[in-house]
Amino acid sequence: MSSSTTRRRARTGGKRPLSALLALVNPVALYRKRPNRPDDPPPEALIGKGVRFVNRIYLLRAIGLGIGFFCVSAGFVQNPVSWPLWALLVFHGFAWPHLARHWALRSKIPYRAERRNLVIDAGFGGFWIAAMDGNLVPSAVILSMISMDNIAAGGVRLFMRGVYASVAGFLLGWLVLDYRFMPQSDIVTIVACLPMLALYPLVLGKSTYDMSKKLAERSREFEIVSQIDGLTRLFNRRYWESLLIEEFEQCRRGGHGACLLLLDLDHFKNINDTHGHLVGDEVLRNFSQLLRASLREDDLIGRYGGEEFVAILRHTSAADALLLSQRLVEQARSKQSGGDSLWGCTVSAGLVPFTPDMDAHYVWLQRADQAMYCAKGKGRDCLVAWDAGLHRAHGKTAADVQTA
Ligand SMILES: Nc1nc2c(ncn2[C@@H]2O[C@H](COP(=O)(O)OP(=O)(O)OP(=O)(O)O)[C@@H](O)[C@H]2O)c(=O)[nH]1
Repeated sequence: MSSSTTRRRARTGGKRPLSALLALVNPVALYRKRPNRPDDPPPEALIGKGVRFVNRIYLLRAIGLGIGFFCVSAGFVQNPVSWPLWALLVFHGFAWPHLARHWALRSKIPYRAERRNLVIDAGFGGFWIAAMDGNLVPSAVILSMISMDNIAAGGVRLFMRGVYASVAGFLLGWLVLDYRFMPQSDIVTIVACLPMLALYPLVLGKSTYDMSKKLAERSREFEIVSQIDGLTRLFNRRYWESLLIEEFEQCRRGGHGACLLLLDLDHFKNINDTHGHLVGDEVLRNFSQLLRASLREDDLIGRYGGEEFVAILRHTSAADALLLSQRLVEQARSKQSGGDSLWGCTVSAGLVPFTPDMDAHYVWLQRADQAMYCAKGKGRDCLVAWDAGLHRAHGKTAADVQTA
């Protein structure tokens, strides 16, 4: 199957384009409950969903039907109707929006109930067109408002359901109301439709804009949550690794130099065991704060695992990185009292400058790991800078820097 066919099928929920089109024009398929897909949420997760949607539509419906009342009234004045129709129009214009909201909010799944209400709106629209004997201007205004609402709230599927509901409403009106086709609109009717034409698209447009703004904010929040470690507010491992890959590629293309620093808190388990996990968490937060304060904004700091931290020191030479990392190990050692205390924890660190002989980003990480474990082997609380000797001897004859 070609990639464009696969993309098209993905858009149409796995159906062939023709069957997707047929499903949209087939009223039975439109109104039948869609079979569950494997990635659908479980039914109980939908309970109570859509309250904000209901409230948004309530406002639109109250304004739209309130103004629409005058539009249809003008049609009724032009082609007079009996009082029960007037009563129904008053009910629909001023009582139905509140009833519809109440009904939707009391349903198990308010979102679904509101979509049903929108279809009922479309049915009413078709009925009013028949009741006005097809008076052209208000009929066109009603149809276009219903279409706008339904496509904005539920896409093509809801729009098509609305079309069928409008046709059904029209046929019902035709059958029960002695329908005569009288499409001419007089000037009073046209003027009465102007507020609807001018105001309603503005209200709907503003509401859609507000919603898309909220969605953009939400998606930004989700993006942040997927990148940040909840406890330390540093980059989480998955996201940090993607940054490492980018940095590695840039260094390989000869963009700039960078160093990788891996830091591990020493005997951190003892903190948890002696003082409890809350103090352990505080130590992790305090150490993250120290990293943030000591490194530059440009550096990419992440929490790699439980008490393991990583930093990509960007645009930094090996000599500068060495000085900076030494200072960090010393700072950690000195923070043993006060509000930002590490509660007796020291740090073992491994430092690896980028070198072009590395085949992949994980080689960089492996070397940092080797250097850090070499620091642990040397008694902890120190920094080891990786070199080829360290690789050969697995940490026994390293050209290391011990700051303890
Ligand atoms: N409080 C707290 N503890 C954590 C968290 N993540 C991991 N840990 C703990 O960190 C401890 C790490 O223990 P080890 O891997 O033995 O390391 P260590 O005690 O620092 O020993 P060395 O690294 O050899 O110096 C484990 O007890 C984990 O349960 C966390 O988010 N909060």
